[in-house]
Amino acid sequence: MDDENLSHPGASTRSRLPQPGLREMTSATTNSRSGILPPGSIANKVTSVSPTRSNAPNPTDTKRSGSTMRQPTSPTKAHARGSSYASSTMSRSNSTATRSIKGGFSSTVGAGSMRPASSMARPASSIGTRKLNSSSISRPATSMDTRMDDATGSVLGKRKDTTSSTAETQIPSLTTQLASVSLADSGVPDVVPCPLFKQPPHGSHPLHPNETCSTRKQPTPLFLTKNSSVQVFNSRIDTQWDHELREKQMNDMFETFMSRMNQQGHNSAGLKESVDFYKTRIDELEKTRDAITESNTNLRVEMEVLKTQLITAENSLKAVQRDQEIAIDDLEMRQRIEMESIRQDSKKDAEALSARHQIEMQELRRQLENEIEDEKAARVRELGKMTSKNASALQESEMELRSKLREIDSVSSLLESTKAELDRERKHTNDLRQNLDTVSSNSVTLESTIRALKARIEFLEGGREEQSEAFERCNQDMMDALAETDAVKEKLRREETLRRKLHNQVQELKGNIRVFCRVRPSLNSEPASHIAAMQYPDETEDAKEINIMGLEEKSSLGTVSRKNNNFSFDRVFGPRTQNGEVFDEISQLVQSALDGYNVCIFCYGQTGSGKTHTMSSQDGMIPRAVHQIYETAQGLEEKGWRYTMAGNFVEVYNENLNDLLGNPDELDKKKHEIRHDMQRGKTIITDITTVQLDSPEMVESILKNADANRSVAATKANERSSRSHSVFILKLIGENHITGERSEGTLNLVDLAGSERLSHSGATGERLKETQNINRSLSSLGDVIAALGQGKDGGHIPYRNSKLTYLLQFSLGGNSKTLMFVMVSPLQAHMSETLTSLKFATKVHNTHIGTAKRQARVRDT
Ligand SMILES: Nc1ncnc2c1ncn2[C@@H]1O[C@H](COP(=O)(O)OP(=O)(O)OP(=O)(O)O)[C@@H](O)[C@H]1O
Repeated sequence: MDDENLSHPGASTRSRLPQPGLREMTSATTNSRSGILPPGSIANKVTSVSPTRSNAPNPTDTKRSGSTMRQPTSPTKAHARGSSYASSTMSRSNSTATRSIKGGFSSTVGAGSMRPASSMARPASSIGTRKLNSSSISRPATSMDTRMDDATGSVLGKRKDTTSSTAETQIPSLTTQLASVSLADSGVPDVVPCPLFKQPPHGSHPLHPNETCSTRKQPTPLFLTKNSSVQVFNSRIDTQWDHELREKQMNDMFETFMSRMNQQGHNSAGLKESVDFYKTRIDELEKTRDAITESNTNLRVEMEVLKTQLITAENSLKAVQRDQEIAIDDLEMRQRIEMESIRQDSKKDAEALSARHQIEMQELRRQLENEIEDEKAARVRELGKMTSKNASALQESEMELRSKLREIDSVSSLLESTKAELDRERKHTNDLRQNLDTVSSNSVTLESTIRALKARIEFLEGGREEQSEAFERCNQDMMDALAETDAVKEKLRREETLRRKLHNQVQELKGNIRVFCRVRPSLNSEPASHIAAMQYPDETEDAKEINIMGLEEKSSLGTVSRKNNNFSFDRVFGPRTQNGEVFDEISQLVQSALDGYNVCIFCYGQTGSGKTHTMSSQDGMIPRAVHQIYETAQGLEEKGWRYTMAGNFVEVYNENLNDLLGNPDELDKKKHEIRHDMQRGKTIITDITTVQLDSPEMVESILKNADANRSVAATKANERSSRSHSVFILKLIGENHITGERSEGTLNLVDLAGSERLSHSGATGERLKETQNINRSLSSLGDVIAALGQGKDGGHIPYRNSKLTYLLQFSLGGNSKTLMFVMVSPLQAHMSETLTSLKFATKVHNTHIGTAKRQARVRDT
């Protein structure tokens, strides 16, 4: 063999290929896929073998190949072993080949014996090359994938079919392939020693005598084919005939051929083993298929059983359902019957009950009717009695009313007579004064007379008797004059007491709560167009009415009209009224305070309506009252009265009491408490500055101080005077050293905070607090007055609802005289607030407060 053949890639490829084939087979044992693969791939490879690959390996090559491959160690390497059998079974093949030779050359080289030998060689190469072609491997994998994807019985069946069909088709295909392989493919060398071919074929060079077949390279290989080899042989016989040489050559050739045949035999044995192996695999696969078929059948049977069970279960379920439906129907039927019977029973019961109820009702109705009749009769009797009683009570009331009217008439007449008497008394007093003057002048005269008499005594020392008589007469005259003076003084005191009594009677008749209305004039800064129309219908007479004219309104008919708001009070002061005139009206109340009454005068009205001007301006009520008190007190001194006056000026701000005469820095900080002495009817404020008013000028300084304090506070909280109530408290204590009488009166002059309707909306913080407190205290004042107006003895008066009413507890109500000034701004813009104020004042005006009591007592001596 030449080196070229030894190094032929085909040989080495073949020797290597069983390894992948082994792997394939290994996987085939675990994966039935491999049972299908090899035959198909072999078939493919056999058909795809190129004629150029016909340089089959020589025996040496085959041996080499076999030596490299004979390591089959396990049944899983059966494929590799199959190809290695070519060498391992060499001796057996030889015997087979020998047997074939004995059958004659023609039979040996004939189609029947030659074909298997060459065919046997093919699978070895086919197996070797098959592994190079990856596509041949992938096909079974695809078919296996298909099998693996479908694990159902049908797929299994399909697989089985495929397997069996593949196995069936592969074997004949292999046989066919083996049969169709040419001798050239079986590995017959290209160079053939040609003792028989002394004569070259037609067109070739004749063989040189020294030239051997082995040394001569034929331009084209001579193939001993079925059709051509005998012709060539015959032709060569004709041209060259040398028996010995030919025999030798023939023997050589025969030996060569035999070795080739042996080789082919080996290959054939390998192939047979492969076939056996595949058959075994097919058997295994068939067994597997049978097992699968069996399991499939079992599964089908199971499925059938399950289906049957399912159908049975469904049937039983249906039966149960049917039974249940029947049971439900029965139950419903029974329930309906029961319901019907219950309904019937209950209907009967209800009928019986209603019948019983009706009887009971009738009985009850009868009873009730009887009772009602009895009650009615009793009530009628009672009503008769009540009517008669009422008639008598009415009669009595009428009589009482008449007597009261008579009393009033008599009081009026008494008042008139008292007034007349007062006038007479005044006149008498004047007379007495004149008498007193006369007596005084008489006494002066008497004194001069005494002096004259003394001189005369001196002169008449000689005539003593005469002188002493004259002296006695003079003395008697003097004593008479003094007695007369005492009598006149006593009468004067009695008259003063009577005057007080009459004065307070007059005040009481005027009412213990009076309301004055005052309209302030328009200011220079206020144009006339801004001034509301107001009328004073009885200005020249009683001056008690005020008519607030509304804005002009045009009706749909075109008539212009104005809404009139008429109000009537104890006195109405128009804008032209001066403080002096106003004070004249209240001076009587100041006198009452001196006489021992609690008097409260307060100004109520919106901001800018003139409260402060009326109350505490320089000629306001406070200074005038104090002046009047001084004058009166001085006048009363000669009647035995000595008065002490103490003043406090406080402010109620945010329900806190502030001392307006104290330290301004302590405003809103220092706490003052109000305490009431219920027995003595006195109010005490703790830690308050009390100023003894020794002179009228003191009042002015007090007012200045208070104003200064308030203005200091006003820098902290805006418009302080409008947002707080100020109360000037004047305590008047009078003692009559002659009669021993003592009186304690209080005059409260109150300037209230602005009464304008204060809305909580929009107000926040301090402003909201102020607003709430002002609203609360003003409504409390109204509540107290309303409660006082109800006049129930011992009825609850809500003084404690605000600091202001609590402070004025003893100056509002039964033991006091109250005067309210309702202040009116003339501005049209303030009209709404003006009307609200006037309505409030009307309520107060309609309130009747009980008789005031004088706090006077006779001093214990
Ligand atoms: N009768 C009057 N004659 C002349 N001027 C008056 C009269 N009444 C009030 N005024 C003037 O009107 C203005 C507002 O009056 P005043 O300050 O007394 O109102 P007020 O209601 O007390 O206000 P506030 O409550 O804010 O203190 C003042 O300038 C005052 O001088």
